[in-house]
Order: sequence, then C-alpha cells, then structure tokens
Amino acid sequence: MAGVWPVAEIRAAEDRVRAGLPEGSLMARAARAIAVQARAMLGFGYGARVLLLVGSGDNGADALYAGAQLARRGIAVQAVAADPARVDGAALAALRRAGGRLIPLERAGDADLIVDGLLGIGASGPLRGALVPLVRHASDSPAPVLAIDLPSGVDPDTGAVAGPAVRADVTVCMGALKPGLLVGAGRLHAGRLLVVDLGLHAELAGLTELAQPMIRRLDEDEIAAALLEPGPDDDKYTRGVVGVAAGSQAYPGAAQLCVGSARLGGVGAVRYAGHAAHEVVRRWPEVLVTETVAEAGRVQAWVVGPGLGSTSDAVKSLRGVLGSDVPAVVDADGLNLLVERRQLLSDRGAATVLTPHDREFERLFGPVGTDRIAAARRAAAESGAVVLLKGYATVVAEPDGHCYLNPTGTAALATAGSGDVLAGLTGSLLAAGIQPGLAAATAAYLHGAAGARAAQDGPVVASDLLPALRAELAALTT
Ligand SMILES: NC(=O)C1=CN([C@@H]2O[C@H](COP(=O)(O)OP(=O)(O)OC[C@H]3O[C@@H](n4cnc5c(N)ncnc54)[C@H](O)[C@@H]3O)[C@@H](O)[C@H]2O)[C@@H](O)CC1
Ligand SMILES: [K+]
Repeated sequence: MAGVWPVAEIRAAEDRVRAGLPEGSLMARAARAIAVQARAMLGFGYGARVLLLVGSGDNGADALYAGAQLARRGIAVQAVAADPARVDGAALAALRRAGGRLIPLERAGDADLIVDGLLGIGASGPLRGALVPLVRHASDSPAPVLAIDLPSGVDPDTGAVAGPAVRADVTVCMGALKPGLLVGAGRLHAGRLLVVDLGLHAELAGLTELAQPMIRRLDEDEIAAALLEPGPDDDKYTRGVVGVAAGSQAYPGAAQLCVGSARLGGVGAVRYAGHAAHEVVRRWPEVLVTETVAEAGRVQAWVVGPGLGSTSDAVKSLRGVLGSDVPAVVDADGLNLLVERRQLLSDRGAATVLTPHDREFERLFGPVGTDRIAAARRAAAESGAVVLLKGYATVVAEPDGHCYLNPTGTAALATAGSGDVLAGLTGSLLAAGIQPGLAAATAAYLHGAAGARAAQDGPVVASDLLPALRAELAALTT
C-alpha cells in the first residue's frame, strides 16, 4: 500500500528522522539514489555528459552531491544555477572537488542527461525569475530528464502546473509520495516514479496516528485482494445482483455498455430496467430485463444514469434507484438530473457513489479548480457520497476525507461510452459486497488498466474495453 502525503506532513516526518541521524546523512542517501538512477538512464559511464539544473534550496544541493558522485565515475558534469550566489556552498565544493564545474547557461554543451534540481517540496507558485530559462533549456534539449523529488514547476500538493514546468522521464521521489506526482498535470510531468526510502514512513504513520493514510494509491496486489472470488457455496444470489437503470430509446448503446461491464465485476446476475431492454437482451442474453426500476426485483446495488436522458421516465428511474435501500452509482444523465433534485441524495440511507467528469462536477458542486483532491473531498463531504472525479488521474474521495489516487489510465479512455463502462463496473463491485470507496477506486483502476491494455492494439472505442476488462481481471485473479 502506498500512502501519499501532503508536504507539511513529509516535512514534519523528515525533521524527526533527521534529528536522529548524523548531519547530512539523509541528503547523502538521496544523492546516492539519484546518482544510481542517473547512471541507469545513461546506460554508459565514462565520457557521458550530465547537466545539473541547480536551485537555491536542498533540491539543488541534492543535485550537486549526486553530480559529485557521477563526476567521480568519469562522467562530465556541468551545473547551471538559477542564482549562482545562492547555491549550497558545501555541495558545490563537493562537486568541484570531484571535477564538476559550475557554468553559465550560455556555455552549457550538449548533454546525455539533464538532472532537474531546481525545486522540490519548497516550491510555491509558478516558476519565477532565472528558473524559467533553465526549464526552457531542458524542454528544448533532446536529452532525457531525471527530476529530483518533483519536476520543477509542478505544485507538490496539487499537481497543478501554472506555467513552464519540467517534463521528466523519471522522477526520483524522496522519502514518500506527494500528491502532486500522482494527480492533475503533475502526473504527466513526473514520468516514471521511483521512491527512495529515507525511513519516513514509520514517522508519517506515527505522526498522523491513522490506521490508513488519508490519501492512498492502490497497487495491483491490493486490487487483486479487493476482488472477491466466488466460493464453492456461492450461488448467483449470494454473489450479488446488480441492477442497471441506463439507456433509453435514443441511447440504447449506453445500456449495452453499462450492462456489459456490470456483468464482469463478480456478481451472480445483472438486472436491467429501462427502455433499451430489447437491445440489452439481444446483446447480453444472460441479463434479466424489465421496463421499470419498480418491477426489477431485488438487487444489492444499482447503477443509474448513463444514456438515461431527461424525460419523466428518466426521473422516475432515478427516484426509484435513490429511493431504494441499497448502494447506488449515479453517472452521466443521472448526475445532471440530480442538480435540481439534491434532496434525493440527502434522503438516502445507503451509500452513493457519484462519478462526474469536470463539467458534471461543476454543475453539482461548482468549479473543480486546480486542486482536484480538495475539490473531490469538498464534494464528498457536502453530498455525503463517495465522489469519483474522472480525469487523467482519477480521484476518489470518501465523505470523511479519505482519498484514492488512481495510478492506471490512458488518454485513450477519453472516448464516447467509456464512462458507461466505468459506471457499470463500479455498480457490480458494489453489489458484490466491496465497500463503496474501495469499489470506486477498484473500478477506476481496472477501467484504466483495461484502457491501457486495449490501446496496445490500436485506437480504443468503448466496446473494446469489455474484452480488455475480462483480460485484466483474469490477469489479476489467476
Ligand atoms: N529535508 C530533508 O531532510 C531532505 C530534503 N531533500 C531535498 O530537499 C528538498 C526541499 O528543499 P528546500 O526546502 O530547500 O526547498 P526547495 O529546494 O524545493 O526550494 C526552495 C527554494 O526555492 C525558492 N522557490 C520556491 N518556489 C519558487 C518558485 N516558484 N520560483 C522560483 N523559486 C522558488 C525558495 O525561495 C527557496 O529558496 C526536497 O524536495 C528534496 O529534494 C532531500 O535531500 C532528502 C532530505
Ligand atoms: K526538481
């Protein structure tokens, strides 16, 4: 399990760990890890050329100490400083002793690797002053980029990028994951993530005295563990039945896609209620169909909304689902109908999962803004529902503030019908008995992984996600 920690908590944990160690040893550990990764990226040693971009804080000092280690191995190391008068003196002396040089940007030659040591967790606001041309230099260079702790220009807590920012191939993250590496534009800028163990995690757990970190990123093993496998005593009812109230005469495809994925989340059966019953049963003969939610019979969770439209029948379906005493996923048209009917949420006894994209979110809760985690948390607290805020990195927030940041996904998932598949899958995981926040996070993970899998074979349309989901589930559970 990977905890993700706000900068203030990481700093507090670092201070405690540092207090119990000899001076400089944390930074030495950081520098070693950076140098090892730099050499791995170079693929060769002697004669390679490395350019360090050096800021005025400890991020810059990390770069200089790592550069010193590289220079000792015969690598030609040049350093350019944002402000030469404010670089860490001891770190610069170490680089010079090892044969590295501080030069003005104009004299920087071609490099085989650029190390971004401009800003780490001390960053605040958009890049200022001399940092901007240095970041431009990195963007214009064909050399791969290793970012120390965080790509400079990315907000450590939110991932927001408000101006020029480093695009890293690899980010060597110090001690603990920061939200900015996993969410918003920051995720795109971070590239591949490696976390260096600085002994912070015990301190972080102790500081917060929480059973679970407030923000988490689930890994493959946790997803596999969340998926409940049927036992020998299970039948179709004990495994859970999911109800789908989606699609309409105008949008029968949304019903087919939503039901298509609802079949895959480990339930024993799927019930469909709506005006696309004919199309659903033609595509998926195993599904039990009715015209209305009231006629559908017992289910353990509902999905309502995809392709539902805004007719009086659509409103009836929404009321029927939210009036039930089982967990429900509300997506797409269901969310739009909720805007004028917020009472339906506050009257609920059972759990609700809302799955908005940004525009749907804005209609219900106001603008998302640059802090996607804070936005999802605010909406969850306000609505009492689990809020799954879709995006390149999907955020799932629970009403008490616990969050999951989804690590999977691909831009290829921004395609019509993709959300219908996500909603159906979330509903079936709920019906199978998984807790709402975990069900939403698991669905986002599987959906993202299925998208990436499907994208390997070419352009992705939503129907492709169904076989890819099956393959993903098989890979996880066998
Ligand atoms: N504290 C520790 O024990 C450790 C810290 N480490 C490194 O230290 C880093 C944090 O160091 P610092 O706290 O010195 O902070 P940073 O090195 O991130 O930068 C702080 C400096 O940048 C300037 N700055 C902030 N935002 C700016 C902006 N938008 N434009 C231009 N300048 C800006 C500030 O005025 C300040 O001088 C971590 O990210 C990590 O790389 C590691 O060495 C591991 C150990
Ligand atoms: K950096």
